[in-house]
Amino acid sequence: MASEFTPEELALAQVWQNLILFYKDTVISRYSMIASADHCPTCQPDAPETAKIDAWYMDDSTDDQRLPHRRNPNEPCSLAKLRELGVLYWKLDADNHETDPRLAAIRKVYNYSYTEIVNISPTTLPGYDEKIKMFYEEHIHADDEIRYVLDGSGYFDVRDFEDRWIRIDCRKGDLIVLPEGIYHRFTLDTNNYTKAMRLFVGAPVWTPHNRPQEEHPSRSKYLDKFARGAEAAVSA
Ligand SMILES: CSCCC(=O)/C(O)=C/O
Ligand SMILES: [Fe+2]
Ligand code: NI
Repeated sequence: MASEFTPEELALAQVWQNLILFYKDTVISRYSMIASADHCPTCQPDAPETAKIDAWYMDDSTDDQRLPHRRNPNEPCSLAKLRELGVLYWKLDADNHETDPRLAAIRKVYNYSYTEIVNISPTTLPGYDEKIKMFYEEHIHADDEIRYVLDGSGYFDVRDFEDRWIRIDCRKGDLIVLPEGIYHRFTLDTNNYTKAMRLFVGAPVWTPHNRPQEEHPSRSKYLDKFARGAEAAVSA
């Protein structure tokens, strides 16, 4: 049976359909996510003024990576500074993570649909030596890195815009988000034990892209989003 529409009308209908799908997938879903995050007071990351987080600029020693590597005298790094780098932080109730309404709300508004738990210690992590080495290679990811320490402790190191290492002491109850494209690494401390929840939007991709990654789209996206603001503040 011949179509009652001309080829031009069918092509036009296809264009409209694609436009509507694009609008639905990008504009509506993006803005409904932002709106719900904005309207969820309990989901807000901890405020720099009140958060109890310990972070510091690292020394240049090549001693055991699991040592604190503080400078002498210590040079602390504030959560406000970490925020400028795009790092988010919450202190949550790790003992009750399975029923914690705050974690549930954060997962909902940020769409962290996937979770798994890793036990990092010499006796519990398969391929321990290789994984520990891989975690400590400076790298980026093509997605945010979202980690919630349920027990034990460890260090996440992030680079600032002057290429200095900042060490973040992550302990039980700390939920941290490292933005897509930030150079970072992870190590256990001398307690040799971290139990962490790894969260992800959708199906997880853990691939690390080791430095240098200056041409990687996620690196450019990161610099556009965060470094430009820092440059503007310096030149103002
Ligand atoms: C504390 S979770 C283990 C470290 C990890 O998953 C990672 O991606 C480090 O960069
Ligand atoms: Fe990573
Ligand atoms: Ni990482």
